[in-house]
Amino acid sequence: MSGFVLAIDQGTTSSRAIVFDAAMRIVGTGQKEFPQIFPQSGWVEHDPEAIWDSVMHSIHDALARARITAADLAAIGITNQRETVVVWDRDTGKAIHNAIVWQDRRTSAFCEWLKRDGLEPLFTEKTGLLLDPYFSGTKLAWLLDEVEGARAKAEAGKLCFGTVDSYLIWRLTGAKSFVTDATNASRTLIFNIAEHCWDGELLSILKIPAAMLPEVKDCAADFGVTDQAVFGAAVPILGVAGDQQAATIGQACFAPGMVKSTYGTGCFALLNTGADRVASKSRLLTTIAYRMDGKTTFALEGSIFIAGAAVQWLRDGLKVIGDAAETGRLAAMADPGQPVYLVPAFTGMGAPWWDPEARGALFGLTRNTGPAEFARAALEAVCYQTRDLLDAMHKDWQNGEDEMVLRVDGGMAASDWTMQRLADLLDAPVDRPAIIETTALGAAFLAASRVGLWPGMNEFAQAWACDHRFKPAMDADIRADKLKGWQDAVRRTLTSF
Ligand SMILES: Nc1ncnc2c1ncn2[C@@H]1O[C@H](COP(=O)(O)OP(=O)(O)O)[C@@H](O)[C@H]1O
Ligand SMILES: O=P(O)(O)OC[C@H](O)CO
Repeated sequence: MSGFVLAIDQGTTSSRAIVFDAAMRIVGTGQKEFPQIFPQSGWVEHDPEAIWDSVMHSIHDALARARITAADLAAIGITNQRETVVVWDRDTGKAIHNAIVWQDRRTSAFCEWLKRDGLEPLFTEKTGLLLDPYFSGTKLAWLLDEVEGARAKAEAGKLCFGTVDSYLIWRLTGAKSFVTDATNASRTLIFNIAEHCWDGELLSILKIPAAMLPEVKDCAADFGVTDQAVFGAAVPILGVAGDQQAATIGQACFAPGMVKSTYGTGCFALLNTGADRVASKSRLLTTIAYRMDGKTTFALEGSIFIAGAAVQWLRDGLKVIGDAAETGRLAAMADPGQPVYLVPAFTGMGAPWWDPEARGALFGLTRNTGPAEFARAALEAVCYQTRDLLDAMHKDWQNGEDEMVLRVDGGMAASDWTMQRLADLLDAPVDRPAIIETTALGAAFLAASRVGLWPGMNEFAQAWACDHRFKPAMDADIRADKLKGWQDAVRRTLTSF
């Protein structure tokens, strides 16, 4: 058997492809950004063709750098930005509209209307989610309402709905496989995570025809085989998970109580709760961490919409930095006597606040405030928000006396300053792994272990290696002061203040 596995990581701002060898080493990578489309304030779209092109481009580069061809691949794993909605024509394969991205807020009023009808508890009980425009269901309903003829075609079984994984698999397999995995399904607002099926009652509330939904599989399963004409070889797709769940797997957070946080465009913390479907009292999400061999492992999730995106705003919006890594150097030089807070609610506030109408705010500016204080405020905002999530997790789920250790990854985890400040503000250790590409690693693990190229979960977990442990070193009084200042800033930013 050929000894390579390909992970496709289709993210919000770029697509990546990574080739791993049989020893779990990265031997080739490719990455391609694609345009973000902002048709109106609060709307975010992607062109599905641009997503597809960026994926194929990345795969081509990764294979070339690994000096192999598609025929050398034993299996493919796919991981993807979650919740983003694509609807395409079953006969032509053409999308009927741009993809509506997870960040898009266009269904905010519809969600409010559903809430006013008292429907949130029903959605939460069945899906573990909340009525927020973040999730796929209301975006799909919007497309069926707004694209001419869409609902009739969907009812006639002529349209397919998918998250990005389904769309890519459909195209990679030459329209032979219409599937998704349990983790992606669990983000749609129409999938019943207790009964493990699309939920008829929720579908009828949102007027979504069941005929347009993909089959839901375990994360390690047979998702189809790539089409020779499209891909250059027939390779089985054997692993699929939403990107945050794939990072949970890549971080080997397999035991209940283990928690990871990924710092990319946004930040997503997942706490493994094992077979327990914990209902949050703190407005966290109950979601599927992974499903293997017919058994679901659940997680509590805290989702923050803006993390690295605040650094991008400093670079591209304010233009006070030239590149992301400068923020750490600047933050280290910031005046400790000037407490400046940035609440980065650029697209509303996620967990645990869920305020889609809130907008970003800066507090504590003086004549002496400069780029260094802005940089520190942007990086600290990510740490404070993580603290809010972990505090909420502690309220929802007790893990005996065990000390909590946070495993981190994503682009921002490269910043030593941020990770040290995170440990300081959490008052808990923060572990950064040796392989920082944990999302792709998780997808590769699902596919490679299924094809027998890599070991199973236990050995994989033992192979997880720490690159650096950041230990808390901040004085307790200073921490308490800073946290108080943050809570005050958040209160003043929320629309209910
Ligand atoms: N050294 C750094 N310090 C702070 N932020 C960083 C650093 N390196 C990257 N970032 C931020 O991390 C994000 C990129 O992370 P990545 O995991 O690639 O995101 P995504 O998958 O969401 O596109 C960007 O928003 C960037 O601003
Ligand atoms: O593409 P990322 O890494 O920003 O992740 C996006 C999340 O999956 C949204 O829920």
